[in-house]
Amino acid sequence: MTEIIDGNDVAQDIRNGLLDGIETLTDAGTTPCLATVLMNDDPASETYVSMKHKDCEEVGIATRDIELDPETPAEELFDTIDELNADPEVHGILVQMPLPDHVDEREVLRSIDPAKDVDGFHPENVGRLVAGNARYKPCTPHGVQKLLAAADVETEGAEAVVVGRSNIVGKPMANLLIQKDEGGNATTTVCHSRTEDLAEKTRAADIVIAAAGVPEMITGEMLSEGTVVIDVGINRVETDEGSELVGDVDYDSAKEKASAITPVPGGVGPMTRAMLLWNTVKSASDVAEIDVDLP
Ligand SMILES: Nc1nc2c(c(=O)[nH]1)N[C@@H](CN(C=O)c1ccc(C(=O)N[C@@H](CCC(=O)O)C(=O)O)cc1)CN2
Repeated sequence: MTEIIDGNDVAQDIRNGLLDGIETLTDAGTTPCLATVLMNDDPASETYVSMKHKDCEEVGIATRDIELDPETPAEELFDTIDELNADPEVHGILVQMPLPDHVDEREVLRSIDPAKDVDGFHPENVGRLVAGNARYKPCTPHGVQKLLAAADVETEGAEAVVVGRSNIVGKPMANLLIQKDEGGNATTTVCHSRTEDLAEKTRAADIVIAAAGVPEMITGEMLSEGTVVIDVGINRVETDEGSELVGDVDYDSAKEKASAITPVPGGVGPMTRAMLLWNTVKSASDVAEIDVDLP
């Protein structure tokens, strides 16, 4: 029987687990606060940002909601980030990706105060993660670790295959899987568009994490019986019945082989949002110098 790992349930548990900490911090005068900056008119990005605000509201995290027209000169975005960096009431800053072509993404990530970089994308935070001393684990890979733990999947000694090498998911995911920590200690292979025989690698895996951004590319015949399959892909595709969300995994055929699998939607996506709240509470707790339990 294949276990369907329900990301909405696990994300709800994470949000519930943050409540006491948020209350403690708020009572002590430090209400955790997340600022989002949206500078594109992609409807999916608008949905993700509004869901993040709704999640914050549910648990008592304050928010700032900044929307900039995609044509806005880059300088204005940097001024906005500078203001948020300097604002003592803001603990987390998230600039929603992607950014318009005229804005240099790397420069934007570098301009965010690393202590408020709740995405974990600033080079200082990337370096700390790689060195095994993470301040903020990037939300999607951290969420995948929590999903694996919730499904009692042992990573230690497992053969893990990450398909995709993005800075947001593939690379940090692989780094977390090789750390000498809980949720790590996996023998990890990173595959990508130049990997010669992808199916050979995925068939040898105990855990496959699909994050290539290619709709339904991982099929059941690329998996061995009993593999744990985590689908990070969120692709909107057109069908005869209209548009629908599909992952990077061909769910129906993969489910036949997997011992556990995440659906799309309702798998990794809600965890990305939950771990953003987690990082925001961590940031507020660091600022207030009050230790709170994080789930
Ligand atoms: N600054 C960032 N930008 C982006 C990130 C990120 O981590 N930081 N990741 C992705 C998108 N993303 C976060 O913003 C994200 C994607 C999907 C979901 C989600 O909840 N998905 C739902 C379905 C939602 C829907 O109905 O469309 C699900 O999978 O169930 C949350 C966040 C790129 N940009």
